[in-house]
Amino acid sequence: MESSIGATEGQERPTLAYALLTDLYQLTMAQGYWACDKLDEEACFHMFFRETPFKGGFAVACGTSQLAEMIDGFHFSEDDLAYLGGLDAPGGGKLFDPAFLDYLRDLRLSVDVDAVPEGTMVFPMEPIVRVTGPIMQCQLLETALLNCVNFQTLIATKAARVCLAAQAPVAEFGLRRAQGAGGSLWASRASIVGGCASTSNVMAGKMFDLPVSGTHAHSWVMAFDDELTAFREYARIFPKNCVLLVDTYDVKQGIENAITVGLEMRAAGERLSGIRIDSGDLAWLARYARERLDAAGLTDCGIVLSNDLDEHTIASIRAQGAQVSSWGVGTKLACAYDQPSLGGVYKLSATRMPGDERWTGRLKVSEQSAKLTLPGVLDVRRYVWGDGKLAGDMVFDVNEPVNAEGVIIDPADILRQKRLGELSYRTLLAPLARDGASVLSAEERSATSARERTMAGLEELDESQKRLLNPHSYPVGLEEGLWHRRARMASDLRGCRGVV
Ligand SMILES: Nc1ncnc2c1ncn2[C@@H]1O[C@H](COP(=O)(O)OP(=O)(O)OP(=O)(O)O)[C@@H](O)[C@H]1O
Ligand SMILES: O=P(O)(O)OC[C@H]1O[C@H](OP(=O)(O)OP(=O)(O)O)[C@H](O)[C@@H]1O
Ligand SMILES: O=C(O)c1cccnc1
Repeated sequence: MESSIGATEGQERPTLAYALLTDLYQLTMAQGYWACDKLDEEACFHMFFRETPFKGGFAVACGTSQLAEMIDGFHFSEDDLAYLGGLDAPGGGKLFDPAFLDYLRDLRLSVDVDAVPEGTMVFPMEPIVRVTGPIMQCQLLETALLNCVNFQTLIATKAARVCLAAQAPVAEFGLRRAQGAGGSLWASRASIVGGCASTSNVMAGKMFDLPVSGTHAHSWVMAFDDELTAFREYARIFPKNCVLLVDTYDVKQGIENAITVGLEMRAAGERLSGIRIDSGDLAWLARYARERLDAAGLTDCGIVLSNDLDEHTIASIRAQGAQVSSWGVGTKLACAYDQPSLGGVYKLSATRMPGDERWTGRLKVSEQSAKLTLPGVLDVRRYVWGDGKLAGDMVFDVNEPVNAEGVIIDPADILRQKRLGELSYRTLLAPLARDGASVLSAEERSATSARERTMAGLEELDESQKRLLNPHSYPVGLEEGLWHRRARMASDLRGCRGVV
């Protein structure tokens, strides 16, 4: 089935050709590599970010399931090639050489991709995705890879923050305000990965096998002559799924009407699941509603709150003593309202000539040491204390020895060091694609399985790393030898003395 928005999980395989989901310069560079005989030169790129989003202490990796689909769906269709063939060069003539377009027609990816599984806690300056293979192919994947991993990691992280604050099920309600159809679908999926219990987005539910849920809108109440009739009708039609929205006209009266219907449902052997409050002072109204519901004997009727919520308003409302059974969170989650983008980058870090065994580390040096890239073919060791909490992460070169004491050094500050050698560790990057084809199982692509990893990952963090305000930063360092190799390379490239 041809899809214009995204691809599906499960049996339906993607047929969307993702090759043109790229910046033009990737394709012109590709023609350059083809023209100067670099097709057999290999490269290693890493994707990483430099700062955790939302001034938080962690991020939740997400987006690699879509990346796997992009890799499997990567090819240039005849239509794509005709489009590229028609592009004019600004100075005259055609932009692309027809012989290069013929080459693209038969191009099949042969890259290897390794990535942290979705739902893994990730931190600044550590590789989340590693791509190795012919340099031109690595380059052709850059833009689409960043597009899906940056966006979905951002939303999954926001969802995790909202869910940590809520400490009760959160339904994602963002579709109507999300960034277009495609953005909404992946935002809904990422929200589930980050910890949401359900989404209101039905297409995302079908495509990604996500739990869906919903209540009703104010228009339902307004469509009847009075609120009580509207509530009774809703309860009659959906006795097993009845949450009544009580703030269309007057919240206090709405609560009384809901109580009337709740008692009628009870008499008929049914249960009013909850009421939803969507305006006003949500903490005060939730406390008031709880008292009234309890006084009427409807102690099993829950309270759902919604209206422009995020992790901060939720934390505040809970601190004011509201007992909330679930939350509906839309705009500020699906649009990552306070930080609309994660600044993840994809940097060349090693190259290898045809026939060579060894990789040569590559480094980009800019004016600030904080912007130095990471040379080598890298992975991450995650060290764990005896009590199961995380101790710190070591970024290391897989082709170099790791110092026996497990010393890590902050990438930007040689004075910040840790010794982790005594502790047990696990390695984070796992195969995502081999020889240009995804190797992820259905379970590894599942959003709900990723949500379990998110829950387990959050358990491993210290409370101080999860707090909303000024969280403690999690230690990530370069393996000692890697730190010094990088410093020497930077000095050599800039002709400086000493270390950076
Ligand atoms: N007790 C509370 N503590 C902190 N924030 C709250 C509390 N009650 C509501 N809020 C938040 O305050 C904001 C109130 O916004 P606003 O004034 O637009 O709501 P409203 O009065 O219900 O109007 P509207 O009907 O337009 O939504 C929302 O973001 C809401 O989540
Ligand atoms: O507030 P959000 O977190 O985005 O959650 C989704 C909102 O969408 C609906 O109302 P909508 O905003 O469409 O209209 P209303 O505010 O007039 O009810 C719903 O009642 C929520 O308030
Ligand atoms: O089901 C709901 O209550 C809902 C869905 C989308 C947006 N606002 C509310």
